[in-house]
Amino acid sequence: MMLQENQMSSEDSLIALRMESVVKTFGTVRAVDGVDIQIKDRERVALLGENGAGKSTTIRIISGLMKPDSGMVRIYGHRPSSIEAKRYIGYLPEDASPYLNLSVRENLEYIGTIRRTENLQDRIEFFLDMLGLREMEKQKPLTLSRGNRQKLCLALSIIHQPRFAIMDEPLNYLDIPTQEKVFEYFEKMNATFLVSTHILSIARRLTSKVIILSSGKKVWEGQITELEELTEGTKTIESIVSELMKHVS
Ligand SMILES: Nc1ncnc2c1ncn2[C@@H]1O[C@H](COP(=O)(O)OP(=O)(O)OP(=O)(O)O)[C@@H](O)[C@H]1O
Repeated sequence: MMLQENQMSSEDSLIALRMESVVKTFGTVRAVDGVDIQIKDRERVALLGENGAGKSTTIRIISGLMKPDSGMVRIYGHRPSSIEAKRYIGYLPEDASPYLNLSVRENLEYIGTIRRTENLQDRIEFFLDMLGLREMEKQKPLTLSRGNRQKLCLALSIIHQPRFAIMDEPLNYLDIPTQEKVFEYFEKMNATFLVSTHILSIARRLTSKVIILSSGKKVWEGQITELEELTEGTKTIESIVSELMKHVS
């Protein structure tokens, strides 16, 4: 049976991300060098790698912000740049910025409306309270502290209850009490997660699986419990991950 672009086969509904042989070069740099990634629906995956390993480029390609030179990417069976894929995705870039000419509340209202958010007003009130932004709701983003701006960007990326949250360093700049609230909220979200981070404690709390990139290649993939076993009770998980990052095939 032929499926229309806006329909999903039962197999597609079980696979959030299918990425095959993806290559992206910048001049002579192979930022992403033949990467295959498959993420199941509701799976929570951390993307790890040294500076320049290709994490942000990979995430930008998956989110539909950047086209690969070659290879195939599908989000629940759809091309990342399609309207269908965009409905699934909640993307928080590393250098996220809200609309600078809109207030905190106006940003939430605008993005929430564009993303066709159900119960938008309730969602706005919820995030203003949860993230401690209520006192600042009339302020423009440039008058906020870096951390409060990050809180707003985080809320904007998940206001529409995305089925697939793709996040580059989501807890950057957040104070510890807010980090705890965000951890709790993410735990309750019924969503697939792909999170790029340098902080292993964040990967361990937010995800159950790890993919390690090095020089644009996938060099390791496995459960966090497997990483913990590799420590043999003597090494730190950070030292194990550092070793794995050096293994370029
Ligand atoms: N727009 C661009 N133009 C040229 N080179 C780029 C561009 N974006 C990324 N690169 C290069 O591609 C490689 C991968 O960069 P990327 O930002 O994906 O790495 P990363 O793993 O996210 O690094 P970090 O942990 O430092 O954020 C690097 O060598 C980087 O210099």
